Amino acid sequence: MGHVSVAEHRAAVARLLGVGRVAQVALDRHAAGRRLAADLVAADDLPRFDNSAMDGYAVCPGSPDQRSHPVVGDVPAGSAPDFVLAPGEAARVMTGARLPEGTVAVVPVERTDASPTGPAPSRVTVVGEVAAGQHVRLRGEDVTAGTVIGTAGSAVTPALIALGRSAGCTTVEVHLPTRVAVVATGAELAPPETDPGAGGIHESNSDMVAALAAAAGCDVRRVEVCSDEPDDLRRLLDELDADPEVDLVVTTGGVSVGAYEVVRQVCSPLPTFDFVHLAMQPGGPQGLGRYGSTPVVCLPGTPVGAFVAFHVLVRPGLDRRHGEPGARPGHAAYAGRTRRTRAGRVQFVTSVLHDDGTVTSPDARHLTALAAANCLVEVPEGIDQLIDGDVVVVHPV
Ligand SMILES: Nc1nc2c(c(=O)[nH]1)N[C@H]1C(S)=C(S)[C@@H](COP(=O)(O)OP(=O)(O)OC[C@H]3O[C@@H](n4cnc5c(N)ncnc54)[C@H](O)[C@@H]3O)O[C@H]1N2
Ligand code: MOO
Repeated sequence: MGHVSVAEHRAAVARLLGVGRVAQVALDRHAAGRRLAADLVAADDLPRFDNSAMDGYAVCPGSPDQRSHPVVGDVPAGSAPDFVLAPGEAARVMTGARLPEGTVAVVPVERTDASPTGPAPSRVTVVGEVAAGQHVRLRGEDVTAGTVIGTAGSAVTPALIALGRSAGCTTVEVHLPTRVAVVATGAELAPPETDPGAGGIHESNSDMVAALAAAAGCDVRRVEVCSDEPDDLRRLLDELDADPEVDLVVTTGGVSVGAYEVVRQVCSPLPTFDFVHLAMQPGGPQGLGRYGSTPVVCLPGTPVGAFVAFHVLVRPGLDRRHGEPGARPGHAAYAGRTRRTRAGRVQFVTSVLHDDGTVTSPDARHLTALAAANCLVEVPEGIDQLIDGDVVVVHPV
């Protein structure tokens, strides 16, 4: 067991997780939330052609004060005009319709004597001034083909889907989700709908960690509850290591110094594993290594400890593996009331960040506090008291 800082262990987890797979996928709703593994380049001009921003009339005035025009064509959206506007002429156009060559401006139908509905009239009279270029969307004014519209590392957002698709892109190269198996260990764990008996407890870590992994962009493939029998855990880990569709195993429980610490018993003899007690609370006892070729991160069994450890130690490595370019910064807030903390270890206190920028922390060891929390307050190692109004760093959860 070595003396390892939170930052060192977080970096070790990130190294273990390494770089994930990338693939070319359809640019559609299923790509949302992934990060680009390569720049996204516009395939087409946007707009693709000069078009109308209004339902109205494309005009090509013969003289600046011309008001009345013969209507030489009618262009609904989706059609391509097969005529050219000569000076003096007009054509009826709908919003988004391709403008005939020769168009100088578009006049909204409300600014003419024409009816908005029914067949196009043979002549149209314009009311008021017409400025050259008004209500014309020019080809490529938004983006031109060949322009980078999303840089590697940025997220595929709903807006990027709109931009990319509008610019003719059909696929994107993205980082793929890490395929995760979660294994909760402990003889006392009763899965849902089973009787915990006199000494057992309702099992909760497996689905909590699975949900945390899913929220981090992972594809959760297996969720298992395993006994404290070393052979059971070995059998399960052998199976997961043999599965080419499992990139990472996250275990909970069995890592401290008791007599039945199954994860430690099975994994610590392997030369690829390291078990440490970080100067961090909660979530101090940690392990990591490779079982066969599969990365395994071992979190402590206490649900609050496992939650905090996932956020503080595992999530950053997953974010990096999924292509996020930098670490997420913490935010500054004000401690809401005086509170004693434990010097000598970094504390991550499950807390509530309020609209006024203050944070409060109910009894942070309890799951009710975790369920109410929207952030973790990071209290550095040397601090044993937070005074009302102290500036603290908070990490949203
Ligand atoms: N003598 C020492 N004892 C302990 C130390 C220590 O340094 N010396 N460290 C404590 C700390 S801190 C933690 S955290 C825990 C970590 O223990 P384990 O990872 O071995 O976890 P377990 O013993 O299996 O369980 C701890 C606790 O959490 C409950 N638990 C476990 N798994 C689940 C689950 N899947 N769902 C719900 N609840 C779960 C379990 O019943 C225990 O109450 O060790 C301390 N002890
Ligand atoms: O590190 Mo443990 O999670 O504080 O109880």
